[in-house]
Amino acid sequence: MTKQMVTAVILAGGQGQRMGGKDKGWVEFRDKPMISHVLQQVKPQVSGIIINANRSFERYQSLGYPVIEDSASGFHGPLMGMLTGLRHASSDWILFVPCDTPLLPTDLADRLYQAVRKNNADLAVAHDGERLQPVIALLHKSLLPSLEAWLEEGKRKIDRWFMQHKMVVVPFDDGESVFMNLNTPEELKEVEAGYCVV
Ligand SMILES: Nc1nc2c(ncn2[C@@H]2O[C@H](COP(=O)(O)OP(=O)(O)OP(=O)(O)O)[C@@H](O)[C@H]2O)c(=O)[nH]1
Ligand SMILES: [Mg+2]
Repeated sequence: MTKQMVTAVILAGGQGQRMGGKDKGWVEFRDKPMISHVLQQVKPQVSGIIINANRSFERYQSLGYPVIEDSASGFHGPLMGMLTGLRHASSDWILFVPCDTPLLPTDLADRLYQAVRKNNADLAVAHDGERLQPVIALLHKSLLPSLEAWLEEGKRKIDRWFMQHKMVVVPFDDGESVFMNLNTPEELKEVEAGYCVV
């Protein structure tokens, strides 16, 4: 039921500065690009997938999904990726996930969707028990005009924009690792080393 109503937009449009400027979607984790891990986790949960990127277009296109570039150039942050996703997706609900979280839960869309329905909310945001994960969120398409206005005013703070709407925070007690976010070569090395030992 949930699946038919949700499109996933994978946010891969960042600069990856902490990763030495690398395109994080293509950085390998456990012998596979991180974008492939994200696709593997998310694909069974949704009816469609869109990749939001600002470089490596052909490479992303080779994965077989539409690739969309930020509506405005200049790396305005993840909200610009969300705006772009909301403009392109045709479903009522859009699930946003980053390209650098390879272990996402397989019931992510379902749990966020149940939460918006139950609370009559316009958006649901994941929480890992310690902190909000603002780029892991389910947004209703009707939020587009508000986000357009917000960005036009030059505002960029994601949680501030969320707070203006009917938002539900969804706790995931699956352990921290489901939202494990790899931002630096050191983090990647540490996790890979741990994985080898196990
Ligand atoms: N579309 C889009 N996505 C972005 C932008 N900036 C960050 N993101 C995405 O937002 C998510 C969280 O961002 P970070 O993990 O900080 O990624 P990043 O900005 O590439 O990395 P740093 O440059 O090291 O901060 C990732 O999925 C990024 O791809 C942007 O300007 N446009
Ligand atoms: Mg990150």
